[in-house]
Amino acid sequence: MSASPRPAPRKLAIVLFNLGGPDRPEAVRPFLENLFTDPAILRVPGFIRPLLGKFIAARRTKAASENYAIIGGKSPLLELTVAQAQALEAALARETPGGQTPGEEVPGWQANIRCFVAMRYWHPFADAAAKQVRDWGAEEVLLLPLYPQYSTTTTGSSVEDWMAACARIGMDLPTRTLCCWHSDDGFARATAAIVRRAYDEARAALPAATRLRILFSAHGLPESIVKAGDPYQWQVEQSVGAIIHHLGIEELDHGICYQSRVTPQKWIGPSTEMALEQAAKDGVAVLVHPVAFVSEHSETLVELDVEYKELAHKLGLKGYFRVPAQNSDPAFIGALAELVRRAQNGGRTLCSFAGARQCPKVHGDCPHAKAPRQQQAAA
Ligand SMILES: C=CC1=C(C)c2cc3[nH]c(cc4nc(cc5[nH]c(cc1n2)c(C)c5CCC(=O)O)C(CCC(=O)O)=C4C)c(C)c3C=C
Ligand SMILES: [Fe+2]
Ligand SMILES: [Fe+2]
Repeated sequence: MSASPRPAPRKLAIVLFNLGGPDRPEAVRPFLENLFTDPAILRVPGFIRPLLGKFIAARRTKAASENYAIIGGKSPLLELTVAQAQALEAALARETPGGQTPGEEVPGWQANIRCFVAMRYWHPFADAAAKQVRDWGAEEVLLLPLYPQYSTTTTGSSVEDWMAACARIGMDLPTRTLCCWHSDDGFARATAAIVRRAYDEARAALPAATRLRILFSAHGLPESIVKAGDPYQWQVEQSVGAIIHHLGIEELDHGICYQSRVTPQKWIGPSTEMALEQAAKDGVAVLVHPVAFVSEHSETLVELDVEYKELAHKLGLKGYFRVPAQNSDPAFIGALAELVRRAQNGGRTLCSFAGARQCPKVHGDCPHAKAPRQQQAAA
């Protein structure tokens, strides 16, 4: 007796989120205005925000424009994210769908998954992406923020923005979010392989007696946001632990630091500048890994490759090297595909939640998002 054919899986739209960046010099200011008027970024009473946000954006425009000018007057983030979306779609098309027995054909599988891109502060915005998802005829949605670590300022803000865009066009599809993949084994393994290649190259370029320190440099956050319960810093530390675990380097010299401070408030530290100063004092060379970014953009190509490199030179560091971001590295894309597959199988390693802002506080089903102190209290 032959088994009746399985129905084709429902049409799944995967929406990749990232921050977005200006696509031409004139876009720098409106991009910054979008960023600084986001309530997740500028936490002041609503009536002040539009004015204050525009004021901060205006003041930041010159410095930001100079940075973007170094990389051709625009951010490469959109092209790189579209390439990631295409690579993920291709990787998923090659994979067997969840629950399928080996050799079983599920009709229409490849046509049933499509990746879309929604940026938070510049085109393509969530509204445009939501319309594409609707016009394609999606039956369910999986949100995939390209931020391994959850922050209310990034993932939280993008998810809220997405939900608002869906409400505006009256789209109400079953939606889940891959919200905390900071120490996912596939992600950590793929990242460690990239770090290891850069480490071996740096080692080969240095005299044997020179110590090499890996600096895991993450985008910073105002301290007040972390104190208000944002799990980002804790998740960055978890990522570093997971990557080190897969690096397989004995007696590894390493540190965590935070870059890209853009407002006068106190930000979490140590800053990457301070970590470089310390490295100079300790007489070590450094290999910088941008641990919270999975694509190249202004903060890697300018801040790390130009500004901190110059600072390292000025400080007389014994060497300054940088690990490239994952971009469309096949192992990294494979790790994302595996996250999607597990989500499709109802895996509990992922978070699915309706609210956006406070992932670990609000929804109890994120197994790795609780800070150690909260875990102890819950035990
Ligand atoms: C881990 C990811 C990010 C966090 C957390 C984050 C928080 C955060 N950012 C700003 C202000 C700016 N960020 C800018 C650029 C930028 N930020 C991220 C990621 C995170 N931000 C990315 C990927 C980019 C690059 C965009 C690109 O080049 O395409 C900028 C603009 C550039 C500049 O002026 O230097 C600003 C401003 C704040 C205030 C914040 C947390 C409160
Ligand atoms: Fe930022
Ligand atoms: Fe979560």
